Amino acid sequence: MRDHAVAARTDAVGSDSAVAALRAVHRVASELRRGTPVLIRGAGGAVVVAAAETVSARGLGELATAAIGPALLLLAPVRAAAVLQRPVPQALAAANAGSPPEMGVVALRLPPGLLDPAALKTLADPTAERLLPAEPERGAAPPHALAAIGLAKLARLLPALVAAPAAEGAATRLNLLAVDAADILSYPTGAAATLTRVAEARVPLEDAPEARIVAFRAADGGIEHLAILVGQPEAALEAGTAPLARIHSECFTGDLLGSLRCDCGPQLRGAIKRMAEDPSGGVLLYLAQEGRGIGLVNKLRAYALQDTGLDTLDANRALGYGADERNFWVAAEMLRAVGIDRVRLLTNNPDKLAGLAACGIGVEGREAHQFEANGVNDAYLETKARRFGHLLA
Ligand SMILES: Nc1nc2c(ncn2[C@@H]2O[C@H](COP(=O)(O)OP(=O)(O)OP(=O)(O)O)[C@@H](O)[C@H]2O)c(=O)[nH]1
Ligand SMILES: [Zn+2]
Repeated sequence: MRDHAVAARTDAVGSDSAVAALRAVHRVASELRRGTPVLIRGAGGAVVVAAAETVSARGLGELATAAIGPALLLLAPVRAAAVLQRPVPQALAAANAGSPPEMGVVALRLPPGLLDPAALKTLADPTAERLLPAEPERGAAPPHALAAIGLAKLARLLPALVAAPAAEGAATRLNLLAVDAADILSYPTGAAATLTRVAEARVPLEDAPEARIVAFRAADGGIEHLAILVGQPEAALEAGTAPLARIHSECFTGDLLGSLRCDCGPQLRGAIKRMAEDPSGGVLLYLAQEGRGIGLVNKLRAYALQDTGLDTLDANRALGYGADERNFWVAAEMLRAVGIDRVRLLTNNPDKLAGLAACGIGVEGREAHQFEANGVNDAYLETKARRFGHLLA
């Protein structure tokens, strides 16, 4: 009986191998955060990598022991151009066909003097006080370079890694964790597919007395996402009206502290209020995708760069990230799980409309979700309209 329950549960969250793949990726991401090297394997061989931001002298020693070739520094093209102090021709950046240029990777040869934790941090971080005077040469990208950059992003670290070719056996010999490159690349959709409801409760809110919070967890062991149901959106849908929906990415500074740098606080409270006033109610998805998916620490770095004159989009790129690193699978899966497959979306962002529709949710309308500039976020809002194509009311 007990075995049967366990089997049913495994079925519900995905096959054993899919869950094992998610856990493997989550584990190696944690290793990178701790400064420990990991092995990425797949067609073309194996590569041992460590995050430039966190790697310790001990980690570099382990990497050197596992390596069977010279160490390279992997950087996103925009960061590589800054380090080299000249543009990086697109042909040298190994990106997937059709992907935007900031999604590629450039490999730089590392002279022995730069194989040191402090030097690597400086090379990785555009907010560091100075660039190193030495100008590294470019090398050929090792196998799985894009997957390595993707892994650093999943770990919410600067996408900059030391990498060296390695024998697969090195992982066992040196007690390093290993992961398949393909599992890193399929992680975002794989994790979304395993989301399950883990807790729910009625939580009356100041602006919405009739509200419920449903928590969702993926099988990787990562942070939970929340759905806030206001009123009875499921009943409205059954009666034929698509309820309001808002995809809100977590913003610690704006949502909790009332930061004036963005418009997230007013958008969060405003969406809940709007849903409470609507006869069909609504659902707000509160997603653990801080900083458009780059994480809080990198968002603070992006803010520091914005204080030197970059806008919100170029600051992300200077860090080696894309302008917006989010995907909409999580949102679509959560909506389906609460029984809502058609919505009227509160947003100004055309990518959210297209992204949600591409994930199979019927987007039956858009309602503008704009709030007055506050004197601090004016340039931020202007950039969203000009460079992200935000729709105005
Ligand atoms: N990287 C980065 N993230 C930011 C910055 N300012 C705000 N954010 C994040 O942006 C996310 C909020 O974006 P959304 O509210 O979804 O806004 P949007 O994509 O403009 O779309 P709509 O508000 O729906 O029109 C939150 O995760 C914030 O933490 C910034 O300057 N840099
Ligand atoms: Zn914000």
